[in-house]
Amino acid sequence: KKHSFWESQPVKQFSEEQNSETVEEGPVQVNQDAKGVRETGYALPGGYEWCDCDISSAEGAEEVYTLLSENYVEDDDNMFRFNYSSHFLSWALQPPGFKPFWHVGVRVIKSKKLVAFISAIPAKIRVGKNSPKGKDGVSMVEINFLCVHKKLRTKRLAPVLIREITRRVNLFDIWQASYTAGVIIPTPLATCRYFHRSLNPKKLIEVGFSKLGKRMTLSRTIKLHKLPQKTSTPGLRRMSKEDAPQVLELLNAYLAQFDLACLFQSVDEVEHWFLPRENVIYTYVVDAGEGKDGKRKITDIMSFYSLPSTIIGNEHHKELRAAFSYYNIANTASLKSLMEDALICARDENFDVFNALDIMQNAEFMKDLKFGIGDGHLQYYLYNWKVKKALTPQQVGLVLL
Ligand SMILES: CCCCCCCCCCCCCC(=O)CSCCNC(=O)CCNC(=O)[C@H](O)C(C)(C)COP(=O)(O)OP(=O)(O)OC[C@H]1O[C@@H](n2cnc3c(N)ncnc32)[C@H](O)[C@@H]1OP(=O)(O)O
Ligand SMILES: CCOC(=O)c1cnc2ccc(OC)cc2c1SCCC#N
Repeated sequence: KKHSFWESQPVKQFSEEQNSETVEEGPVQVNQDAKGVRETGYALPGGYEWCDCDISSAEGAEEVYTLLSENYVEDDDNMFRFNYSSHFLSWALQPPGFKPFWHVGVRVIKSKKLVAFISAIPAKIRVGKNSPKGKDGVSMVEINFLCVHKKLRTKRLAPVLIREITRRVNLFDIWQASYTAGVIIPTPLATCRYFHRSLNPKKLIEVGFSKLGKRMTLSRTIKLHKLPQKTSTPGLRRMSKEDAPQVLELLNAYLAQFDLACLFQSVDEVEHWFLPRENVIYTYVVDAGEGKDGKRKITDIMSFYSLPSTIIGNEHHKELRAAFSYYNIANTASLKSLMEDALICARDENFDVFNALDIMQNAEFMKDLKFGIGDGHLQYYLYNWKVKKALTPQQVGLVLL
């Protein structure tokens, strides 16, 4: 079997036809019951043990940081390796409703060294704008940061980690998950592309990521990518706590148009996911001034997160500072001018590059704002949920970190 693990899982198989009217949208396995779930962890190879990683402590977050910093995702040319910061991991893994029981680690029993990790966080995900089942959102988990130490690869440890996190989630009567990956496994819900907007072309050229265009000098390339000194959207400012109720409303109204999106369920959730955190999440709102009720009127939102990467084996540059587009809603300004302001804010925060997927309405501004297409794809997946038809990137309204 080509995918011996994934062919055993409740996911749409490659062999199953697409777009058929007969495909019933919804769970692949039904009527499951938390009482029937294994109460003990899956067997690990001798000498290894399960642990719950305590991300709330500096040491615990640092331990996961180190494992990922040395062993997480690299691009196909091994030029970069994602280097999520420990503060970022602390943010990404501790939203309202998080469980340390879902921050699953594998340790060497003798040395206690952390050698593998996988995580789940709770989320209400809506699949299909009008699908009867998905309308109010399905209680799922988002799976992320699956990592096996380089020295323990290709020993089929990943399926054990995936079965274990599935078990731990099922114990809480949750039967669906969403996840993204660069690899193609049964069966992508949507296939998206990365786009990159250079903010520091000199560094990207020195690193070997970007090449000088034909008949282009370095100074010409720098000039071509130069951005205005100031942002242009009137009323643009950093988000503050008081804005959260309006941001909640803006988000859920905006995301209703997409066939895959999360439902933000509380002001607490919006405060967690959007209030600015240095070197982690940057969120700006357009404050259109005082309304009749004496309150600020928030009309637009723009946000990006910080995900640096180790530059592998370059003697001049150690780290790439990359900003990743998060959620952006343009009501007063055009999306293009709001995103040009995003580039300007990211430049002012000293990022080298601004990355965005071709999801939501992002394809509308890529050309004019001088984004280049990347060579990587990002596949979106659902676990134990079948859809009639795969989604186009424009129908995706979900950003996983
Ligand atoms: C109801 C709740 C449900 C919760 C669970 C939902 C599902 C969540 C699923 C997880 C979502 C994670 C999302 C996420 O974190 C974001 S994607 C980032 C994944 N992490 C990395 O790429 C880090 C660097 N690589 C590694 O650490 C290892 O190569 C990993 C651990 C990736 C695989 O370790 P390995 O030593 O290289 O390989 P074996 O142990 O020998 O295992 C080989 C099997 O693993 C399958 N595989 C490989 N990469 C995968 C990937 N990225 N997703 C899913 N499956 C993946 C592969 O197809 C094969 O199965 P097959 O034979 O059937 O083809
Ligand atoms: C300069 C543009 O490329 C990246 O920002 C970048 C950085 N680090 C990575 C680490 C692992 C990696 O593995 C797929 C890719 C990158 C990429 S390109 C795809 C992500 C985006 N945008």
